[in-house]
Amino acid sequence: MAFDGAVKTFGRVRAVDGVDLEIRRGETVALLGRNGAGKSTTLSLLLGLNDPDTGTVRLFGQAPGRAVAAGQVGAMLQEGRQVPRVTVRELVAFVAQTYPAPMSVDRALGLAGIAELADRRADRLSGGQTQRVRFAVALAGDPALLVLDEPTAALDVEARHAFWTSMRSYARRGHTVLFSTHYLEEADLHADRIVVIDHGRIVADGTGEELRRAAGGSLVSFDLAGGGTDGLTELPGVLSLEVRGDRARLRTDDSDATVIALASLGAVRGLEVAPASLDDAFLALTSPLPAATTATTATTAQETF
Ligand SMILES: Nc1ncnc2c1ncn2[C@@H]1O[C@H](COP(=O)(O)OP(=O)(O)OP(=O)(O)O)[C@@H](O)[C@H]1O
Repeated sequence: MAFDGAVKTFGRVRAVDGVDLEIRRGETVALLGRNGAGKSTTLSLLLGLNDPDTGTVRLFGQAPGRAVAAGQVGAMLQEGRQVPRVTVRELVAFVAQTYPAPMSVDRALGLAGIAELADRRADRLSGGQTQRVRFAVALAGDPALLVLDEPTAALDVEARHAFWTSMRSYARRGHTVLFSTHYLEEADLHADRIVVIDHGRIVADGTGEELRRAAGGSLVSFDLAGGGTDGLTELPGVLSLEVRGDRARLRTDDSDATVIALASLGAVRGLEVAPASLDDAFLALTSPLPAATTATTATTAQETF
């Protein structure tokens, strides 16, 4: 499937702002971004629920609506209207029979881990149970492409684990999976490829390892101990500076040179050097959050001076 210069605006908001993206058959791709980054809108373009203002979106070589109508796609979106009075089994069976080659209802229920809910009314379930029913509905048609919008949002730890196990076994059978998430670890653990979206634009595309590398080597942090931050960004290797309370964090692509320069300034109190994590990569790639909510990263100190 391919996005070519796709733009989607809502009034003055450019929710999708010129996206070029190609996903090959059999890939499992995570669309990673903060709240409001444009993930759901991107997925809605892919599913033909919205048309791009400009640019094109093709799914299996055709307009998205046609691929969906042909039963090539199963989707689990953030919200769906509850269908009153039907049981879970009836709901999944109903969806399955709209596809040309569905899987058995029992298999869909089993994969979604809700066999025991089969005879319960679909509109009288908890949030997490409802989410798993949506997963069964997405799987029911045995689609070539599974599109999952924040699939684990309401799931507890156990259900989350079961969900990923099912998803991966589905992906291993050659299916293509595209899921959106704001959980970095989920993207890193469960996707072959991570596409980072920010303000409607793709700002990175690669494996977790590639993103870590692209974000730049290491983090050097130390106590300012009342000293200022003047000149820190000019030190050798330094890519960026972040100050939290009395602690400065320098992102650097040459930690040795940065540490030597800091030592010559006498700025060594509580000095730590740690490799950039995927969190750091993500934070470096996307726009900063307001100071009060800046995400913190637990870095493990490799060297402490
Ligand atoms: N129907 C709509 N009408 C107006 N604005 C919209 C609409 N849908 C999305 N937006 C706006 O477009 C931007 C992208 O929204 P989108 O839902 O695609 O983000 P997201 O990455 O999925 O966010 P989240 O993680 O919070 O679900 C946001 O600023 C959002 O407010």
